Amino acid sequence: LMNEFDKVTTLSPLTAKPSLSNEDIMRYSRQLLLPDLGVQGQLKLSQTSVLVVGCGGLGCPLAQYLAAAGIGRLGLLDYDEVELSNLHRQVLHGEENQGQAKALSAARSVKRLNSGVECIPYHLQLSPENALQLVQQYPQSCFPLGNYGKPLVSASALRMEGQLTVYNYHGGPCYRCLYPVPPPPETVTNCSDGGVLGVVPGIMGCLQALEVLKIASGQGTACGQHLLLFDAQNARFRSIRLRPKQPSCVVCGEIPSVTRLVDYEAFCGSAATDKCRKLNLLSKDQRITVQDYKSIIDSTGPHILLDVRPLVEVEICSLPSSLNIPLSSLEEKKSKDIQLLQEKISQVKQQMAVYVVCKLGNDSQKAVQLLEKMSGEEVDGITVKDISGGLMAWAKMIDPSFPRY
Ligand SMILES: Nc1ncnc2c1ncn2[C@@H]1O[C@H](COP(=O)(O)OP(=O)(O)OP(=O)(O)O)[C@@H](O)[C@H]1O
Ligand SMILES: [Zn+2]
Repeated sequence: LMNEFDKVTTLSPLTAKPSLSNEDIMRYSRQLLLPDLGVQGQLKLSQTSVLVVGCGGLGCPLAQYLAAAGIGRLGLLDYDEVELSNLHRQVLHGEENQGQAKALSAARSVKRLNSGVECIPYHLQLSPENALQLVQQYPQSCFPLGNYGKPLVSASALRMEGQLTVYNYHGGPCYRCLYPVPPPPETVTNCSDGGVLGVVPGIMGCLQALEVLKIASGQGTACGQHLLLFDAQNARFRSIRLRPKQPSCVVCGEIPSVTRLVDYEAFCGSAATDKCRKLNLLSKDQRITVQDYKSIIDSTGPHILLDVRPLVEVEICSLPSSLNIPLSSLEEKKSKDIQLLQEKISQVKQQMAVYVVCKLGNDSQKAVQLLEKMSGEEVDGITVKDISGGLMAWAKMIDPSFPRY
């Protein structure tokens, strides 16, 4: 392992192996027997360097299978540290690695599997400043950077669905050909919001490894202009044809206008390190702190605690005597839920205070706005306030025994 794993250093070119050693022959014997791979394919793998961007749910199985198959050099990049909630899907890390840099933890794990693979951990965030220098050193890179003449094997997984595409492969489209404009940042969901069954990114990461191994060993890929969709719920795969390389593409087209790297975070309006975007939708007098709420409980002031999280989250944990109406029901104005709220309000008529809570304090603000718009009709004349920072702030500041997730 390199010591300076928080820097991009210049790597010496991989030395080409003239032949396989007896140990190599034994270790790789089961794949050497494949006519599609063979000795020539194996030697090509040993001369290939791959940069894996993100040592998370996809990157872990990807790096694991590339290392096992005998890839020559593996760059492992991640700015983050291992957390307990990562372990169900980020299978290169163990309990004892909590708090350690993921890049380093992954590299150690990969080394244990195959000491013949040169592993280079990078504990840093991929950015326009370092990306080009990094990518230039790796023929196969797994992230979207337009057309740098290198195939990009890209995958994603969320909830019970996965996707995979290969960009920049043999005249196929680049990332920008297919996605000329980024999606609005608020429409992007991550695993900590949407949830994911660990094996789904596991499967997608393995598929990425498969495509990388086929490309590296000279067999090529059939995913160059195709999007592979995995429906984990129904155990089905589908492949859809994508549009070809666009002559008008700003990156790889006939007259490219993007000639240097774009600040992707500015372009997309959200940062890679944003684990949760903190919304600020309300005025100061529409919000209370968790400490304020604690004193309200202690003084046994009559009020309603409205928890607007989805039911699955309420089942994980909740504060006693909270009323659960998910934000989605409020948005759809589901009449039976609103009725329930009205009934509750009529019970505490003398002090119609409703405190709204969610996990982190974003959805609760949206709910306060919604309820205020509603008052005058369904929920007349009540005070609605948001509990800032939500239940995770409650767990942190007030009750350390409250579960965090
Ligand atoms: N620009 C970047 N540079 C370096 N690493 C990145 C970058 N963007 C994402 N990552 C890393 O990629 C990995 C993605 O993993 P995965 O999708 O499983 O986790 P996640 O959705 O970020 O997880 P959670 O929110 O549950 O912690 C993470 O470890 C993250 O730190
Ligand atoms: Zn393009």
